[in-house]
Amino acid sequence: MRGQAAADTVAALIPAAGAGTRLGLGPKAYLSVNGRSLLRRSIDALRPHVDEVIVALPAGLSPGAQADLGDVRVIVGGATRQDTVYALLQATSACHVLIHDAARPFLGAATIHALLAAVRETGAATAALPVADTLVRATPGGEWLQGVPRDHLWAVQTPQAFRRLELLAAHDLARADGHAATDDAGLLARQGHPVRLVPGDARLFKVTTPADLPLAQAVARVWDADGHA
Ligand SMILES: Nc1ccn([C@@H]2O[C@H](COP(=O)(O)OP(=O)(O)OP(=O)(O)O)[C@@H](O)[C@H]2O)c(=O)n1
Ligand SMILES: C[C@](O)(CO)[C@H](O)COP(=O)(O)O
Repeated sequence: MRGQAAADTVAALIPAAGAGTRLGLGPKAYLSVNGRSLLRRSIDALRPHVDEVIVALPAGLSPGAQADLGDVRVIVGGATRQDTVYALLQATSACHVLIHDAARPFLGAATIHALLAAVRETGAATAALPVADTLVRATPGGEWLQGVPRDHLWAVQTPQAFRRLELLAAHDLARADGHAATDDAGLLARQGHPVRLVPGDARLFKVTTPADLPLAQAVARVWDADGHA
């Protein structure tokens, strides 16, 4: 939908169409922690703050799995995360979009509020955390090559918030150039667009490898007991 953006509306776009290769348990959106799936947790966190939620799932998922999502629109994702987000952007006419990985299930309301305020000021914002560990560039074999100063380095999370038409234009340009990016903020930054870094949360980690699953189970118990969405 490239037409005029509906005034000040916000769509939450959730890429959930990955294969879960590094976790090794198949597509991970429907994996449950403390009785609720990663995807459901992301939807529940975003739903109260936006006008619509659209989820992209892997092709071939059963209609039953889609029906479980209730009032959420479902589309089929693409071969890469970038392709999936591009498809999600075509599926809404909202003025602003909040893009959030289904694989980051612990998303607090304060982070959403901060991102929505920032995007109205700057047009692009992402949750991110200052890097706390020592950093090193290594050889392909895992030998220490050179330390990397960590001053001013942040680890980028999601959600990321944008004016939809500006992000769509950045995606179009990346596709025309054959440019692949690991996130959406990078596509706008590459064009010189300012991107505001909004302090995220350590609990917003991405469930990526097997070690992340017991961590997510433990966080989920405390998260739910604290009454978060
Ligand atoms: N073609 C793709 C690839 C990824 N994603 C989504 O992008 C988010 C971040 O991706 P990642 O953690 O890499 O998930 P997977 O791609 O599933 O994992 P892997 O790379 O290990 O296969 C996830 O919510 C994932 O579902 C997507 O919607 N479409
Ligand atoms: C978008 C993202 O979560 C920001 O950190 C990250 O780049 C996704 O990377 P992945 O390799 O697709 O998991």
